[in-house]
Amino acid sequence: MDSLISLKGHIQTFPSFSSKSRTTILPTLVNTYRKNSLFAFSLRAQVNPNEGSTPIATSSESVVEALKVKEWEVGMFQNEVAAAQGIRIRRTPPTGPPSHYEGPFQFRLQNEENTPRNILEEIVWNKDKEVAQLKERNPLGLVRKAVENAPPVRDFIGALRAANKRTGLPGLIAEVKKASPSRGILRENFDPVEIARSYEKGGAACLSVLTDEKYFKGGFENLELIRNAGVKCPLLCKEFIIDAWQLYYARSKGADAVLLIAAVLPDLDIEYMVKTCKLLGLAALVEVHDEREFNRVLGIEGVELIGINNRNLETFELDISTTKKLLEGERGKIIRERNIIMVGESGLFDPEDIAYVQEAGVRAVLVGESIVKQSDPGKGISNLFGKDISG
Ligand SMILES: O=C(O)c1ccccc1NCC(=O)[C@H](O)[C@H](O)COP(=O)(O)O
Repeated sequence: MDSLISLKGHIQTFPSFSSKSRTTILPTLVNTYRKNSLFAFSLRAQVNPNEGSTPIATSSESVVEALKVKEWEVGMFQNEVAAAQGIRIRRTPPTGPPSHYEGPFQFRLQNEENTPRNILEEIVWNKDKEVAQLKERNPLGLVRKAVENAPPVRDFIGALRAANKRTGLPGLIAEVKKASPSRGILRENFDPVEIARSYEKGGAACLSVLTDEKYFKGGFENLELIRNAGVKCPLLCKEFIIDAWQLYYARSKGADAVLLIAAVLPDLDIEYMVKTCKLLGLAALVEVHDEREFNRVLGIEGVELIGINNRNLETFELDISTTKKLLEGERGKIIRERNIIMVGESGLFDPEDIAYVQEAGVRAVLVGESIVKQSDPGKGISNLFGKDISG
């Protein structure tokens, strides 16, 4: 379903299609895509009628083979859709078709390498496998039930607005992060609850909790531990979201907000996920890094919170003038008209940095490294802002 939505977005934005071909070739593409998806779904149901739980053995190897082919085709369509929107990150590796495949992509893929082009792509490919395994163990029906029993959702955006009003400074989303691909281990002695309490005492409005294990040494247990310890700051689940199932999972673990990365997600996936977040009461922080991503996100209905990441997640390059550049001119005007809260993310170390991004137009900041490395992270907040903001 998500992928079908993406395909429709592809049709609206695919630059190489004339208006005539939009009405002829493209509907055919959609139908092929829909048929493939439905076929893959019905095959999956044959292989495993209780999709998401333990696979049921089948004698029909050909059904399994056909399923692999169809799922591979769907994956290829997803990459096509994303590329048409300028997204360089491929959702799945171009491993080439399964052995029984006969179709239009096989020639083009012959020379494509299947190693990730950069760290973000590697993370996404790894996440794809991880989510598939997690879904096997926790099918949506079970996760939905867990959502019903989750602790109540708190107002993430409201907390940022209130902090901004109270201090006259950007509301702080303080990040609970043990390590990162660009910086390695940030804090050896890592106690997530102790750090979260210290941040709260130091005046953080909200917290961001890394849940990715492989690249950030985080985990969903940190989110749960912090939530269950009675920390009042609303919590952002800092994850690489590629599947709507993850939204339910994050909420079931006590998250109040999630991150959606425009460098990874096509427009209609973002739109669909923003709507799903609203149903779940989650705030969606939609992250951009360049003008194209920002323009795409401004065209998506219902977005209330946008982060500008000063870090290029493909190269690790950090430049806080990214925030200023993106908020200049027409985009800044739109943001003010729509009352969207802008968040300056990454590479903020001192009061000058905070003043610089505030001047550029942000009303919130997301900060990890500079405060999590301090022996007292709460005091690190005072150093970051140049004054005590806990009052
Ligand atoms: O930080 C990384 O190395 C990184 C690599 C790949 C994907 C995401 C990555 N970081 C996520 C973030 O953007 C930061 O954790 C967050 O904005 C805080 O940044 P900082 O204050 O510079 O720790």
